[in-house]
Amino acid sequence: MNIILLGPPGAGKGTQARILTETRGLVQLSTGDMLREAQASGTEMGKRVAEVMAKGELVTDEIVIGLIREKLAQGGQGFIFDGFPRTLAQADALGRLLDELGQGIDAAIELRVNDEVLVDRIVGRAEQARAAGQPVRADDNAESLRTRLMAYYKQTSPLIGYYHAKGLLKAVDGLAEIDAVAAEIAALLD
Ligand SMILES: Nc1ncnc2c1ncn2[C@@H]1O[C@H](COP(=O)(O)OP(=O)(O)O)[C@@H](O)[C@H]1O
Repeated sequence: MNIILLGPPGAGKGTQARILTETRGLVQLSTGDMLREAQASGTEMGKRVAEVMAKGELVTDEIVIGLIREKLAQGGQGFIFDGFPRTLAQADALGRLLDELGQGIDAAIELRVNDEVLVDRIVGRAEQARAAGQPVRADDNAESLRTRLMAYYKQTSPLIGYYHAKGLLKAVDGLAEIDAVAAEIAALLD
């Protein structure tokens, strides 16, 4: 089973993706995590994307599609795509890559939330990390957050119509408690 999680930054994609890895044995593919790893390991690509990410803009399709292609080439099946695709070009590329492997997408789950909650969640996440002496993401500040939200509405939200047209879209209430959201997703997938 291959599942896509859609929703703006702070909607809870990462949290629900982790739950799905535990409950269904799916492998989480988070392009955000892959890009942060590349940054931390100081690769050429990591250095190039650091600035773009800190601003809250999207990294080029070429780079993220390349990262996903590499992961899929390593084999296995049953993926949960978290933060990918984020543009129509990425969605088309994912469809083709899975097609080549004789696989498909089973569902695109949209986590529905409103912007005020997102800002509170992300600012809260940064404050918690700071208080615990943990590193704070360079893009968890008010200005980058505005850019991230804008990128979502402009570039990623068209994917809702894209997957709806394919009959794959399912929406859940992302404002509910974590366990309730997980239960709603589980019910949709069964
Ligand atoms: N599929 C993608 N396409 C382009 N850029 C991406 C993609 N995934 C992640 N990024 C980059 O990484 C940043 C962080 O993404 P992510 O960890 O998914 O966090 P969030 O969903 O909270 O914004 C994005 O703002 C963007 O710069």
